[in-house]
Amino acid sequence: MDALIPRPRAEVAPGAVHIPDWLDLDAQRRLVEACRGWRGYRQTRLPNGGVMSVRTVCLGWHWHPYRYSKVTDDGSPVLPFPGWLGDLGRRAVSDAYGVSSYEPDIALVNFYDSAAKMGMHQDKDEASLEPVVSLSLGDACVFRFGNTSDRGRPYTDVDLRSGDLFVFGGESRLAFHGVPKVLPGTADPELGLVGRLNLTLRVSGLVSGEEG
Ligand SMILES: O=C(O)CCC(=O)C(=O)O
Ligand SMILES: [Fe+2]
Repeated sequence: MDALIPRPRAEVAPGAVHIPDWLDLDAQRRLVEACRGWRGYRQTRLPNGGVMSVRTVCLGWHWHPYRYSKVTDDGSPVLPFPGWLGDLGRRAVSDAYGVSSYEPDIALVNFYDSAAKMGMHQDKDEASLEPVVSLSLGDACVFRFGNTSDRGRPYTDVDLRSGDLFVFGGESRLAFHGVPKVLPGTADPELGLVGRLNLTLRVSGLVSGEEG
């Protein structure tokens, strides 16, 4: 992994934009610190009996497969979605698409240890089709970005590294995607993070009290 070779920005599919090295090391450090401050990372149980290998904490709205609510599984209120994270999301969408009106109200923060993965899925529990903003920290991973019809090919494998931004909206908003593999030991030791963190910012399209 050669940090000295700049990686170009790429439109992986229509509306799916990868901007490498979007966050500098200081901004990554601050985001890792924020992630450490949010408590309650848990492995999510799926209705089919499976348990996700990532550990997740939610901000703004809690994701239960497959709906959002204002309370977590143990009945405690979901953590607030901070204003500064909304500002970061707006800057991301502005850099990806040149549009500055994005108002995210959900963050899913996922921690991956060296063995964790995420199967191919669509982010479709939001009532809004505003873009998803994804920020990666720590170990690199293979991020598989597919098509909108099924989990299979065609897909593109993207090397997501610490500080990278990936935004998917428009025609790609409901594309299947997943993380087949984390690349352990690839994080910059100066970041002080063992493993990988990913934050996805989303727009719920929900009004509190009306959730399902
Ligand atoms: O970890 C990633 O890069 C993707 C996470 C993801 O797809 C999700 O949280 O829905
Ligand atoms: Fe996703």
